[in-house]
Amino acid sequence: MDDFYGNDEPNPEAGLVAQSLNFLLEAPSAVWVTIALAPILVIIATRIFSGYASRKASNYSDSVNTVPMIPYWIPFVGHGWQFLMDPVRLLREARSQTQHGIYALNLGSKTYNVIYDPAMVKAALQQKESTLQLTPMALSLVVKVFGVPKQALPKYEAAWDEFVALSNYLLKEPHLSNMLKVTARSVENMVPKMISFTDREIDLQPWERHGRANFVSENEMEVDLMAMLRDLLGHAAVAGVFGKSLLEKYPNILHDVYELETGMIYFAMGVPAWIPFPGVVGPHLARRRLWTAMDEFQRALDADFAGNPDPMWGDLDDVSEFIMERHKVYQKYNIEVKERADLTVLWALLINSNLLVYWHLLHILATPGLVDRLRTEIAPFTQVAKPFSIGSFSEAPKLNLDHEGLAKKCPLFKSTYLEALRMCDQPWSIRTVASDLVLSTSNTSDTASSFKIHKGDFIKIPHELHMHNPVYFPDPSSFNPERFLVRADDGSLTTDMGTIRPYGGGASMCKGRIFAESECLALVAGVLMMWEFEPAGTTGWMIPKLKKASAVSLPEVDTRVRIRRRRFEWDE
Ligand code: HEM
Repeated sequence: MDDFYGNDEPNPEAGLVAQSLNFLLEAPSAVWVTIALAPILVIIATRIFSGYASRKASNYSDSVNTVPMIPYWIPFVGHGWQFLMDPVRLLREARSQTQHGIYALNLGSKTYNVIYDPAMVKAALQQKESTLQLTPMALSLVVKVFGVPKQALPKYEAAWDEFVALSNYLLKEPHLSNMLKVTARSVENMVPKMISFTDREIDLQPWERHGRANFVSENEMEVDLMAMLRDLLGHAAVAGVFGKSLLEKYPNILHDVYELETGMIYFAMGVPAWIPFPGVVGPHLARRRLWTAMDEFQRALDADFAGNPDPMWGDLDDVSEFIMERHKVYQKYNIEVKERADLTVLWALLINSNLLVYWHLLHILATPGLVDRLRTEIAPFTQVAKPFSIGSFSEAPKLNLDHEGLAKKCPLFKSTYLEALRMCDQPWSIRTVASDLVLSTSNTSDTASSFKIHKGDFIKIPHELHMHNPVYFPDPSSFNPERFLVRADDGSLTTDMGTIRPYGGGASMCKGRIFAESECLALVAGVLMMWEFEPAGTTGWMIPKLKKASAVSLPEVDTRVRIRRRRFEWDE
């Protein structure tokens, strides 16, 4: 072909490509067969080799053993694809291939030692940060998932201890009670009016709209239970921690957090927005919107701190001390607005508790006779007062919650909360191995062994493997309301969490666990006392399958329910 631009120099690269193509086209069929078979041979060889290594490691002795690697087929990728598709299934199937409480997975050529033996879990969670590190993993997630610029990391490393100390505000008085009081007051205000009984879409409240509410009659509405409860608690919790203005100005942030959550695994793997894989773009767009909202919020706080409050944000006096103190640390270390990480707090606040209230209430409703037993137990701490009325017009009844009483004096209710966590929460604790260590199974077990874990590997503790283990929890797939009830020394009933770890463990154990328990109990108690539920379909109560999320699972399918206001003595 003529060179249009008059460059007649031969192109050596084009020559090479042409020669290679010619070689292939003219190659004898044996070469083609070899090329076609090569990947299959590599896959078979990988499986045989990894299977051999696994069998060798399974010949346990009294001395220190190698952690058995579950055999895999594809080099480098290892179990990565199965992990991406269905991590919980992979972890459970792998457990059924081993009996020693530990096994290894190859995820993208990194070794993850998965531990489920309770003694080894305990020992791993007690290790010092210098042996099993949490901070590098946490900082990497802050960058990859929440989008803090990498260049801000030195500032975070300098301020890290102060941020960690501040997260104790979520556990310590008076800060904890101050946040809980605001959250509980919001629950008291919202729950009695949570259903509008209207057929006008425009008059629906945000949680009804999110729950695709349908008008049935003047006394009955149909709604998606998970979507409605998730939003209700979201409104209350954001008000308690970030104040009211954030949600008023950015009413969509709850949904953006839920959407961000669906892309966690892609963010953690660094999958960019333009990759045409389902479920990648949406979370990226949601994260962008969240950055805008949270940056604006930070600017408003800056203005407030400077004594020059932004009138568009109104009064920020209701922002919790926890957020205000974090803000002081941002300012102290010159962490710019775009580098701040309060999105991590918003995410942690919303992502688990808001789903747990759905599972908790659904299991209560689906267990025959339990609603009445619980209403009797919680009544002294969940009072409903006669509404103010003039003629035929009457306000919603008044709800008064004693969140401390609910948490401390209602053992059956608390036991059902723990059982809902055991069944629907799938939390993981992950650490980087900073120096070689040996972990041992319980020495009371018949198969006691010790295993060497190597520097540079990872440790993953999927707590749900233990929480669903029939040896510790008989009939683990059934909701047993009394599972966590025990008798105290004085004969009274109380609860004991036993060996479940729904909030993870060790240094990174959830700092919001007390806050979460109180807000969840308050919401479920309020809803149980104010409303009657029945399943919308004809098949009765169905418990959906769990869909893996960060900790508390999503349901695979919606739960449509019919809701009516309960009748009280003043209605007769
Ligand atoms: C039922 C509700 C909740 C569950 C099941 C839950 C579960 C968890 C889990 C599994 C972890 C990681 C633990 C580990 O790495 O071992 C965690 C960490 C954390 N959670 Fe929660 N969480 C809940 C509610 C909350 C709430 C309401 C907040 C409030 C903001 C919160 C704040 C945190 C924080 C700050 C951490 C990081 C702790 C650290 O690394 O020091 N959580 N949570």
